Amino acid sequence: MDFKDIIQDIYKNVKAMEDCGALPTYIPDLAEVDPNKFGVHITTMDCQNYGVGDCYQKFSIQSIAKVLSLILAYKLLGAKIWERVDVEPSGNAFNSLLQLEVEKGIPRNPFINAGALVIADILLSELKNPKAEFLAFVRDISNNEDINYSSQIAASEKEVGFRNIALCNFIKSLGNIKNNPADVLDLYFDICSLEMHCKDLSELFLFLANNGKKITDKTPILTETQSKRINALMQTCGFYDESGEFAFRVGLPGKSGVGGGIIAIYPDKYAIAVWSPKLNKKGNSYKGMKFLEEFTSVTNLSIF
Ligand SMILES: NC(=O)CC[C@H](N)C(=O)O
Repeated sequence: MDFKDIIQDIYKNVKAMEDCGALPTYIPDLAEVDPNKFGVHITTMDCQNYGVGDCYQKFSIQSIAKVLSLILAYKLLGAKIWERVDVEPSGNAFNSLLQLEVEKGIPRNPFINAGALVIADILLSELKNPKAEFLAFVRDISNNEDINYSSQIAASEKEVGFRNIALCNFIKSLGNIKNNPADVLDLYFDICSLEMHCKDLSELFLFLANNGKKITDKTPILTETQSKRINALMQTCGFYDESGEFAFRVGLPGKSGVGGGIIAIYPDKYAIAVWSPKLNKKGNSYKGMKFLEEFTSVTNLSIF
């Protein structure tokens, strides 16, 4: 299927729609982003690489990076990782503290903030220089040296990250954070501050459509089983308490971030990235979800 015309048409329609979302205000620098930015980029297994709009402008990928930190921790610890973090949808907001007390500090899944903090703690324990090694890992997956953290965004979030500070200390008190909470939070904020554009994202994530192997030289990043499990988690937990809605409307494994980005994967076929900064009430890109809903409906390419 040639995606170019389809993407152009849907892009035009969705761009013209009213945007019922709002910029996130709890991270001061994200509230300064131009709300009208809108980009889409697809990379396919049959080598199509096509984008429209602001698809070459970098943005803060925020929680999309939680997939990458999980993958690195999974490579380092293997299945033991599931002793520290569960694999169930939370049905609660991404930054909720609610379930932790009853569930004794084991976060519901690695994509809510509580889970991603435990993953950051694992990276801190397992790596000598976690910040540099995580970045090198991300660059290596996509053969792209032009991926960096934003120290400005990380500092902006750190200044007001009271909920994450509370979460991290609470999990520490329950015994599931092994390192100093301040160090875990520093690494977590850096991970969330990664910047990429839609083309970077769709190229990087294509390995999850390829059973966990790099497209270029077929090096395994993950085993086939591990890759299947990451896609399953993206499907069931990638959009927090809107994961059911995303499966219902779009029907692909995916992950969102409060920077307004979404990555979605169709195994064996493609990875597609969308960026539109205004978010719906659940913290997912309003137009990003609209675009992907149209895209999988028009192409009839969803996994269901
Ligand atoms: N959903 C998100 O993208 C949240 C990530 C953000 N850094 C936070 O911790 O709140």
